Amino acid sequence: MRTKGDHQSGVRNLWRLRRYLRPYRLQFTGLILAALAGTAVGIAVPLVIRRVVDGPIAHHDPGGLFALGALALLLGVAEATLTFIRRWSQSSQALGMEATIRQEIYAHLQRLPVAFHDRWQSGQLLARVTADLSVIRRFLSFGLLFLIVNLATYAVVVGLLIQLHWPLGLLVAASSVPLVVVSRRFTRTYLRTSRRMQDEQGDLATQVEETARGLRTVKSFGRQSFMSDQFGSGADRLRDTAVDKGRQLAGTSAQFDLVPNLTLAAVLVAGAMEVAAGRLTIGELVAFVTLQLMLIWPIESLGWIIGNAQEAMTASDRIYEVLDAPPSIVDRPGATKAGPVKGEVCFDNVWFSYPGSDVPVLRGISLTVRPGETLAVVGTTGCGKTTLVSLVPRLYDVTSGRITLDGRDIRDLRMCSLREVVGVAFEEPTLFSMSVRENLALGRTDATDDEIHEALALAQADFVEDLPWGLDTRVGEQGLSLSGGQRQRLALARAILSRPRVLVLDDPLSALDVHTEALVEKALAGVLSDTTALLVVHRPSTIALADRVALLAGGVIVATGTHSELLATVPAYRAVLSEAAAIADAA
Ligand SMILES: Nc1ncnc2c1ncn2[C@@H]1O[C@H](COP(=O)(O)OP(=O)(O)OP(=O)(O)O)[C@@H](O)[C@H]1O
Repeated sequence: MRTKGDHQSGVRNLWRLRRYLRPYRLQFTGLILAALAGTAVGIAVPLVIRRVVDGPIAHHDPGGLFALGALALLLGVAEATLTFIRRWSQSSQALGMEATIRQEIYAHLQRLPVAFHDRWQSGQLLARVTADLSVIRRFLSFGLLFLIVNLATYAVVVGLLIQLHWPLGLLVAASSVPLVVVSRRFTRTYLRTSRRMQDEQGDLATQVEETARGLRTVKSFGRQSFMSDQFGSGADRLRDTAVDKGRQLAGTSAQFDLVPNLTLAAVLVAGAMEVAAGRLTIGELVAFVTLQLMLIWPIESLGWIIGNAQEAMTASDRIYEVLDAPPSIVDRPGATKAGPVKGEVCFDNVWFSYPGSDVPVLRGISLTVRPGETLAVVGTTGCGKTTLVSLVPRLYDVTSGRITLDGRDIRDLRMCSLREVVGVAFEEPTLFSMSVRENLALGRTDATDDEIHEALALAQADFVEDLPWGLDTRVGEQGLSLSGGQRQRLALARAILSRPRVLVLDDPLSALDVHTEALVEKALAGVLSDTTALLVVHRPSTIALADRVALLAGGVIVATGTHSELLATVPAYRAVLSEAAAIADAA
């Protein structure tokens, strides 16, 4: 059930959007003034008609008709001009605001920690920066304007009607009571339906996005019809909600249509009786009815405007759910640049649980990686290796304890500085729909072509030279036009290119064949000789790169030493390696 709180939060969040309107306040004020002036001119026309009927027509005075006719013509031209000005400038500020909010959400999404993106479906985010923003734009460019203009028109016209003939005027004013009752009932259900529809749109966008990304898996398992059925039921749900929403609007609009028409009929009957009794002139009745007709559109459009406002409220709720999410991993006050770094990385009694979970994934890790040393992290699957190395570039922050770089807590370093020092390459590399060069430049924007070629050579990624446009070849979305091994090598080149003092490599060679892996390892050995490196290792062959190995089990470091020491003295290490070797052989 929709609660009063939902409505209040919708109103509050919609009101918070006013700051985006501020840069356009002059245009917006001009727009409202043009709209109000256009309406005022429209209202003046029936008053001229009254003069025409009660003056020149009643007194058979064609001379008087000419002046009033010219005035009516002038009013017509003025109204048309003002309507043109309003329509011409109506959308520009709303579009400007939409673009500003969209950019702010995008920038905020980038500031938000990885943990936020772990929890949120990408389709829900996509729907917020597209569909929800469009709803808000529609409200700001049309709904809000017409709400102001229609309410002003209603107040002025009812005031004039009361002035023309107060009993009939009060009758028209009284018709607002059922309108208020209808709108209250409408808003009670529409807000909830509108929110449901926006959420379902987000769910559907997520499904499309996930299917597009996982199409190979879907096809290879022959599960197209299963996925289509799932999508179909989501689409049906959305359709049902949209139909429900449309029907609520239709029912309410019909009631909004009925009220002014019934009032008009009552006014015509009562007005004719008043004219017959001599308490109202024909001209006054014609002016009264013509003015009253001017209320029909503002009242009829009320359903649409209220609906639009409700949608804008739920859309702004959804947008502020993202904008209000705190970027929890940010520079601490007083954080400084890393400066020249030797590269000693120390885990000091580090505990870590994923946000929203009480179960610690890492439990009291204490470990020092000396400058220039390469440490391999080995352990069974799910023991926390990726989590451990993700803490070094602060993709997540430790729950307790600390990680230091040359003795300084990494949280005391500026994020940008830390990420210049720490280079990363993950097992599942992310490439963007950009050229190879642009993808590599994410590692270092000012890299020269020579440096890029050197990094490519080190990562054994010379295949780039054979791509149709070399470095300028655009790789498809997520790098899907490349093989898994090619993507991994590009990601490795990107990490090397930034010449980091600390390199974090999470099983970056897993998709390479044995021959290429050996070549990359040979080249990497040179890079690693003077770089501190944390290497998550699954394949025993990669351990050759490491000076020392840490064995992780259940989130605890159970042994550290050289490969041969552990092999000789730690049975659990032998077990992990033989299991890994068996998996590698099977692959
Ligand atoms: N984003 C996340 N949110 C919540 N829990 C997570 C998240 N990522 C990993 N975990 C959990 O943390 C534990 C450690 O995961 P992690 O990926 O660090 O293991 P791993 O040793 O690298 O595994 P693998 O060898 O299979 O890559 C697992 O139990 C996993 O379910």
